[in-house]
Amino acid sequence: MSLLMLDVGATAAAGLLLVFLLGLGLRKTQHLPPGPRGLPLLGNVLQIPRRLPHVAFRDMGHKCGDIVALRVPGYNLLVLNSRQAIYDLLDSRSAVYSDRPQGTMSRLLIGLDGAVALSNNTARFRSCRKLLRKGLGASAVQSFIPFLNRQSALYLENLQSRPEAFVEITKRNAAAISMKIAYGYDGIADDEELYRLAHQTTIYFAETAVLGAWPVDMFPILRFIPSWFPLAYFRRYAARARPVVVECINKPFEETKRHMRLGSTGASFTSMLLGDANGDPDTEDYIKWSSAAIFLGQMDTTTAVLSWFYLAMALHPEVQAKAQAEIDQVVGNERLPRIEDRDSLPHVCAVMREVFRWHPVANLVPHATNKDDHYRDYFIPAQTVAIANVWAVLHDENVYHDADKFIPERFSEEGAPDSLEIAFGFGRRACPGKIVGQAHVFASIATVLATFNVTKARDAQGNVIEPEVVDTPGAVNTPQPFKVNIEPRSEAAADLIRRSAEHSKTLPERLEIFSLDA
Ligand code: HEM
Repeated sequence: MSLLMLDVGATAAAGLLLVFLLGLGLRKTQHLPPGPRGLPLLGNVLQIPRRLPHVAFRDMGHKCGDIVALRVPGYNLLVLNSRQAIYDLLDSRSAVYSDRPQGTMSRLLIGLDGAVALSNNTARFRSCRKLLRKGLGASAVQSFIPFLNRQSALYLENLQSRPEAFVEITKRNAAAISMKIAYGYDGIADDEELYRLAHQTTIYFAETAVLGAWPVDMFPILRFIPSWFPLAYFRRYAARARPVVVECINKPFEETKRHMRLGSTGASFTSMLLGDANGDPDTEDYIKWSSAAIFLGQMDTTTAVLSWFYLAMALHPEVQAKAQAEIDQVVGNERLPRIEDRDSLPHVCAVMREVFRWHPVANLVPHATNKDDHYRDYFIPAQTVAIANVWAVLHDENVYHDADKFIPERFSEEGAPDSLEIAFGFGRRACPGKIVGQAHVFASIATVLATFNVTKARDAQGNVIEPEVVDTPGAVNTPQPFKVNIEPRSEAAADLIRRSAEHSKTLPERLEIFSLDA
């Protein structure tokens, strides 16, 4: 009996020990990655600055390791500061890490509820991505390269006539390209109403899609407070933004449909896909939002990259002169560089890679998990927002020495890892406009270098105005406004611009720019 009792007691003790050990083991595997200690309720929210959060995240990584867990009201955050961690999670486990943080401000209040870039990885999202693959894949882009080349000449002509408005002209050019691809629409650069709608919508998108900027994203219940309430500034902002956003998404789409009924539309992403949709309302809705994804994705990003390019050229005349010498030698001065020249212009390509690295347009790229996961003995709960710190990877001194300096030779001569492999995102969410975006940016950089000198501006007394290099907070990182001087390199260059622009205008108005990928 006593033996039995002992046995029973020993078994119970062993059982308890097992449970305890299992508990320990479980708790060990349930450990979140390390991170700075936060406050009750507010978590780490006060440790994330609005200005340069990517730098603060990188610095946290220096203390905690390359993955850092943070808590802010409404979200568990996991910051990924190394290429390896980003690759292991966002690329290799893309099926788990391809949702998005669900912002109340951008999706519910502003009217971007159907936006591809903000959707979770749902069946609807995958249908939209399939359409975007067809319209922006390698052979589709190949089919509208002639249009992009033609557009470059018009861009230079506009730049020559109003050089002080270089950012606006760059954005109007991006609008023209994206509206042409999306809707076959010619002339948006001169259509004030549509340009204003698209321009405003990209601003609303960039301001509201940024994580943590709006209290209503952290406390969604706030969306029910009335707009007259003193702290309800976000409701008043949304009341202004929503009608603009809704009109911008619907108007060009409905116009394309109307033109199709009249038989007066050219080939475009929307018209070609609508032709196959047979009036199915779901498919039409996917096409509408995928078309919007093209101009929402293209206008701001390409304008931001090119703004950083102008700033870099004004600050580094020696880099500019070297790239110009390459163009003079390879292309000559009788024609403009074309996208097809890309492989023959390695230094110009290195300048482009360095622009994308120096100040990435998307410093922080947020994905979210759709289920619990484990990584390196850490537990990562479902709905964690996993943020790729693109800036930290592209400014890792072990990989890119003197990372804050502008040194294109790191790519053309030293074999540094290609910034273009990082700057366009990861896994299933990687940028669908990567090929056309690079072609557009390359064409702009190469043709501007071929024909203009970009230098620091001077004030009325002739003193040099030193441009400041300052990031702008928001989902798209563009430089704070700065002045530069943009002048044709020579009379021959000015003449080349005039001749090329004239020639572009003689090309048929409706280039058959489009064929879809298989
Ligand atoms: C040239 C500059 C560009 C840069 C640096 C850039 C960068 C990015 C990045 C980092 C992402 C997020 C990827 C991720 O979550 O992992 C993204 C998404 C996206 N980009 Fe781009 N992009 C550029 C141009 C374009 C262009 C030209 C288009 C369209 C024609 C475009 C359309 C989109 C869309 C629709 C998404 C959302 C994809 C999704 O959420 O699944 N982008 N881009």
